[in-house]
Amino acid sequence: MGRFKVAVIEGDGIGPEVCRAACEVLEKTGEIFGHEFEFNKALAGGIAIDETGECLPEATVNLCRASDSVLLGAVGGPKWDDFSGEARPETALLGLREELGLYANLRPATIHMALKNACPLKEEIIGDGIDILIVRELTGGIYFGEKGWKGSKNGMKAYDVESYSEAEVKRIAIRAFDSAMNRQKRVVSVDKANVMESSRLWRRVVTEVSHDYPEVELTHMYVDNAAMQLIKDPRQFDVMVTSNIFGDILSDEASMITGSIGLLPSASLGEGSFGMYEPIHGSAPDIAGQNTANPIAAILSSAMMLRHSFGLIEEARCIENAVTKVLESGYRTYDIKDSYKIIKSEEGRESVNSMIMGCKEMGSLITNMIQAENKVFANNTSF
Ligand SMILES: NC(=O)C1=CN([C@@H]2O[C@H](COP(=O)(O)OP(=O)(O)OC[C@H]3O[C@@H](n4cnc5c(N)ncnc54)[C@H](O)[C@@H]3O)[C@@H](O)[C@H]2O)C=CC1
Ligand SMILES: CC(C)CC(=O)C(=O)O
Ligand SMILES: [Mg+2]
Repeated sequence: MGRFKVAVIEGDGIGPEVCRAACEVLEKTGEIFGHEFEFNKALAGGIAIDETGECLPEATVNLCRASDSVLLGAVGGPKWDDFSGEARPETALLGLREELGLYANLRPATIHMALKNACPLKEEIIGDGIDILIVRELTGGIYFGEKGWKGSKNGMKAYDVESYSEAEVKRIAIRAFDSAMNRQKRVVSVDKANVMESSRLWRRVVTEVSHDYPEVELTHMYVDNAAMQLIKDPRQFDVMVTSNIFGDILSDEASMITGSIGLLPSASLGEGSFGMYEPIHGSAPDIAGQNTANPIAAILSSAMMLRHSFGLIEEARCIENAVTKVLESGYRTYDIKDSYKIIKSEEGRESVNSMIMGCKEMGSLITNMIQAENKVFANNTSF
């Protein structure tokens, strides 16, 4: 029996919808396994600008610090697109990651075999599935480098500086090699060392760290090639470790191999057990408020929270198994609807629509599956 304080930052767009589904799932899991989750909401992003005038109020950072973990939906949207860099909703997210020391972002891209048809790649490329862990550096690089605008003889010039220190690269490389030790023991370090000095330092430090992990095979790959190889042969990858911007881009690409960006969770971690858990997608303004978002990325992020922050492995698996079971049963959200084979009756009627769920309904299905699976477990153990 554990008591855990979870700060919930729903944010903007579909953030509130997917967070609600994840909280429902966490609550049910807690009820079954005897844990209590205390959810406390905080503002960040566009909604915080609207309500407080600041994208990241101090009260939000304080609440996160006083919590055991954070669940974050997404921030940003067209309403705030004309704001200056410092004032934008996205700055809140970068600020939270930095303030909370969350330098390691784990983004697992695993294909659910029930969704094979949602993958745009040929069946023979997917084979018996892909299982990639992208380890993205999260508090350094170009997103945090010097930036600005200045006059030049060719008009205004804007710049963003990519820089990495040895210490920053070392700690993320250690995280990647540690992860690989529990997986297939293969690390691909992705950089642009043929062009960028920061990547040359990156490559040197990752190579040095690899000497402490003789069982792990290390290869280096340029990011342009990595983007291509992900499509050509995603099964070659086990752990990919890379910089903030490259990891951001490659993980969106990897998500589509699994069928949709609405499926990929992430854990943002620092040194201790504290973490912030966020789907990799954004606020999806094009579908916000329509109850059509896929909540699975947020729900699987809550499973990562149980595993990484609270050490609740069985509970995390329970959520992951429920997601798999619901997908195997044929239920889909709109983004993955094409992955369900349309069944035609003899009269030619198609029955696929009945299986397409809204965000809320998908969350409830997964919650109910957790309940149902637990009953089966309880019945089995009583024999
Ligand atoms: N972690 C965060 O808070 C992030 C915030 N953003 C912000 O979000 C806003 C929109 O950015 P976009 O580039 O459009 O990226 P996005 O990830 O929000 O959306 C890209 C596409 O994927 C779809 N999509 C995303 N999540 C989905 C889900 N759960 N279910 C079904 N479909 C989903 C959207 O409908 C859209 O067509 C921007 O303001 C951006 O800065 C973007 C990425 C991450
Ligand atoms: C504000 C952005 C860096 C958010 C994003 O795209 C991400 O973390 O994936
Ligand atoms: Mg991104």
